[in-house]
Amino acid sequence: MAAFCVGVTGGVASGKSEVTRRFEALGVRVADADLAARAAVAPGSDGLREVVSAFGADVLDADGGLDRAAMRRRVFADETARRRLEAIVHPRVREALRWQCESAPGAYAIAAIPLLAEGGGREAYPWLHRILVVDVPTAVQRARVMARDRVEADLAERMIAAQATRAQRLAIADDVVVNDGPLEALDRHVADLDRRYRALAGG
Ligand SMILES: Nc1ncnc2c1ncn2[C@@H]1O[C@H](COP(=O)(O)OP(=O)(O)OP(=O)(O)O)[C@@H](O)[C@H]1O
Repeated sequence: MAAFCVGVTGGVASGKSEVTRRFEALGVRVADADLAARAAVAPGSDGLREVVSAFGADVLDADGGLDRAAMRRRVFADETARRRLEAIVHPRVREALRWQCESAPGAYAIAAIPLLAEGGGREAYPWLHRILVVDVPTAVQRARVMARDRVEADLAERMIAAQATRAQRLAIADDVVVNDGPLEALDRHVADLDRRYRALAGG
C-alpha cells in the first residue's frame, strides 16, 4: 500500500504527462484524475445524489448516470450554478484521488493534479507528502501549446494567463523538474526523483 503520495502539477503543456509516463515506466502507479472525476459522480454515489438534489433529475441520462452535456449546458454562463456544482464535485474528486493513491501498490504513488495551485494548494490536499512541480519558462510553454494544440500565439497566451503563475506554482513545490531541455534529461531527472521518493517512503 502506497501511503506515501506525491502530487504532480504544472501549467498547460509543461510536460506533466511526459513526467508521469516516466514514473509509470519505473513501476510507479499514477492515480488518474479523470477516473476520480467519474467516480465522484458515478451512478449510485452520494455525489450524484447531491447533484440531482441541487439541479434536478434533468441532468440524468436514460441510464441514471450524469448527463455531462446537460450538466455543462446548465452551468454554462451561470457562475452560481457552476460554483454549486464544483462545491459538490471537487471535494469528492480529491477524496477519490486520495483513495486511488493510498490504495496503489508500491512504496509510493503519484497523483497528477493539473490545477493543484489553483484549487486550494497544499491545504486542499493535506494527504500529499510531496508536491512536484513541472516548471518551464513561459516562452517554451507557449511554443509547446502552439505546436501541440495548433493554436495561435494569442490563444496560447490566454490559456497560460488563465492559470496560476510560475511563481504561484513554485511557491507550493517541494521538488521541481525544470523541463526546458531534451526529453532524455527528463529520464534522468525522474529516475533521481524516484530514488528520493523511495527513500522518503521508506521502501
Ligand atoms: N522536454 C521536452 N522536449 C520536447 N517536447 C516536450 C518536452 N516535454 C514535453 N514536450 C511536449 O510538449 C507537449 C506537452 O507535454 P505534455 O502533454 O506532457 O504536457 P502536460 O503538462 O501533460 O499538458 P496538459 O496539462 O496541457 O495536458 C507534448 O507534445 C510533449 O510531447
